[in-house]
Formats: sequence, C-alpha cells, structure tokens
Amino acid sequence: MSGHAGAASSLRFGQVVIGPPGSGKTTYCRAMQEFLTQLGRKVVVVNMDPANEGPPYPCAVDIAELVALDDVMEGMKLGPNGGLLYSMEYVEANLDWLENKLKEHGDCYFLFDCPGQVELYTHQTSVKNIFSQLAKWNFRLAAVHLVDSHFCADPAKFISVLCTSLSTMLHVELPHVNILSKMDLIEQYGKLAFNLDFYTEVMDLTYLLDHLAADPFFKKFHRLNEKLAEVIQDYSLVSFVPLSVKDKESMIQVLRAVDNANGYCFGDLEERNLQAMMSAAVGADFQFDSTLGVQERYVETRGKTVEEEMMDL
Ligand SMILES: Nc1nc2c(ncn2[C@@H]2O[C@H](COP(=O)(O)OP(=O)(O)OP(=O)(O)O)[C@@H](O)[C@H]2O)c(=O)[nH]1
Repeated sequence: MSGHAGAASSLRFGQVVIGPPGSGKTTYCRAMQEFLTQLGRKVVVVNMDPANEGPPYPCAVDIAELVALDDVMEGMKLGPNGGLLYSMEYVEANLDWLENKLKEHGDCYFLFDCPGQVELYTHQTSVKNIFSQLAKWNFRLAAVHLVDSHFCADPAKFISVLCTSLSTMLHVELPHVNILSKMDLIEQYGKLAFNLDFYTEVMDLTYLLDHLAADPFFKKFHRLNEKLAEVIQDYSLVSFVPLSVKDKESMIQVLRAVDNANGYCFGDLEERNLQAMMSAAVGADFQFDSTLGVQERYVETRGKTVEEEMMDL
C-alpha cells in the first residue's frame, strides 16, 4: 500500500477529539501524538479548548492565544458554560486566524483537542461550522468521540451515553469513531452485567432494559428507557472501540478505526515501524487485538453472557 502524501498532497488528514469533560481527550491527544510519531507520521496537535491552559503536549496551534475562557468570563460577565459557548462563536467569527495558523503546518497529520462541553456537539452550531470549514480547507477529519468506560457498569448511565453519542454523531456530521476510554478503569465503580462486546457492539438493548427493570428505582422509567433504546436501535449507528492509552494494542485498534473513517492510508514505512514496535512489545507473531483480548486484560471477572443473564430473570 502506498503512502497518502504523494497521492493527494493538498489533502490534510486528522482527528477532531471530542467528548464530555474528563473523558480523556487531552491525554488521548498526547498519547496518540507520541504513538503516531513513533510510527513515522508527522503530527501536530491543535488546542481548540479556550479553557485548556498549558496543555501537556507540544502544541502547534493554541486557540487560547485567540480567545481565553478566563478573559471572556471576566469581560462578558459570563459563567464557564456561557463563556465557552461565546468563545467558540468567537472562533467561528475569526476563522481566518485559524486558517493562517494551520497553513504554517502544511502536510502534517492533525489532532484537534476540542472542549468538553456536551451542548457544543449536540445543540450549538459553532463547532460544527468550524469542522465544516476545515473540510473546505481540504482537511479529511474523523470525529473521535471519547466516553468514560466506567459508565458501562451502570445500565441507566450507559443508555444516557448512547443517547449523547448518537446525538453527537447526527449533529457533528463527520465520519465518527466512538471510543470507550480508560478501559483499565472500566470496573472501578462496579462490575459489568454483560460481556464487553455487548457494550462495544451495542447489541440487543432489551437485555439491558430487563436488567434495569430488576432495580425497583428504575421500574417506573421502564417505558421511557424502552423508547430511548428503540431510537438508538432504529438508527443503528452507535458502536464503540475500547481504549486504554497505555495499551499499545488498543491504540492500534483505535488508529485502524480512525484511518478507515477518514480515509488515511498506511504507508509501507509506517506498516514496518508498526510491526517492529509491536513485535518488541508483545512478541513477533502479534495479531491486532480484538474486544475479547481487551476484555481479558481489563474486566476482572467475565460478565455473564446474555443467555446466563436471562436465565436469572
Ligand atoms: N487510567 C487511565 N486514566 C486516564 C486515561 N485517559 C485519561 N485518563 C485520566 O483521566 C483524567 C482526565 O483526562 P483528560 O485528558 O484531562 O480529560 P479531558 O477530556 O481532556 O478533560 P477536559 O479538558 O476537562 O474536558 C486524567 O486524570 C487522565 O490522567 C486512561 O486510558 N487510563
């Protein structure tokens, strides 16, 4: 397979990294930048979060130089949420600044570290308009949407995560990869009721609803949850790739999914670097990992199968 650069030099590939506050976006950008650099990809990270002061990665473009959240809150007498909405509208109104900054980095692979406020991706249009302008400047981007994996351990929260993910996918209108982040902490707040692939593949949600109905508190919300599950399943768009940033095999899974989504082609050199890196890490005959492998590493005791769960009901 040949590299992408020669074939389409004016195209610039990359990822917009989105997700709720604390889901791991900045950590992901740093880890992905290091990982891709090892593979030989020339990567730059763009901080798109006006509240992100001094990000922990070498930052090629920093939106806080254009608009800083603290200044907006003070000057406009706004709280943090209103301030962030205003800041992104300000960026949208000053896109020539961003265009000039990005031009300085020509033919690189771009990681955009975006703010975490959920309504930016489900309601407000500024961020979506910024993304569509990036496409007009020949960026081929995938949205990488991180959500904390420990929500899987709580069926009600998982349904809410599914709703947010679906809503974000429909609103942002980019090729989309949903990630369950912090897999190493997935069972930090409770055990999973089902195998991991039930959550990553978003299998038949009626099992989740039945599991939820066993909790007296949620009994009265059964019909609401049923309708929400119906919407999610009717669209049939949401699925997840599991990730722990310290786990190279799960980083490869994510990278494969993202490259598929935005159309980036692995070059030969990159493929060789990947083989060398992974054979040093896990032995020469490594294979790209599956969800089952991730489950074995991070889910302490295997959850019940759907069939076992139904036997209990
Ligand atoms: N154990 C573990 N911790 C992680 C992982 N990814 C992120 N974290 C931790 O999660 C916390 C939040 O990560 P950030 O990268 O700051 O999250 P963010 O989404 O950028 O947060 P905001 O900028 O507030 O929106 C930090 O303490 C990270 O160290 C992971 O894969 N495993």
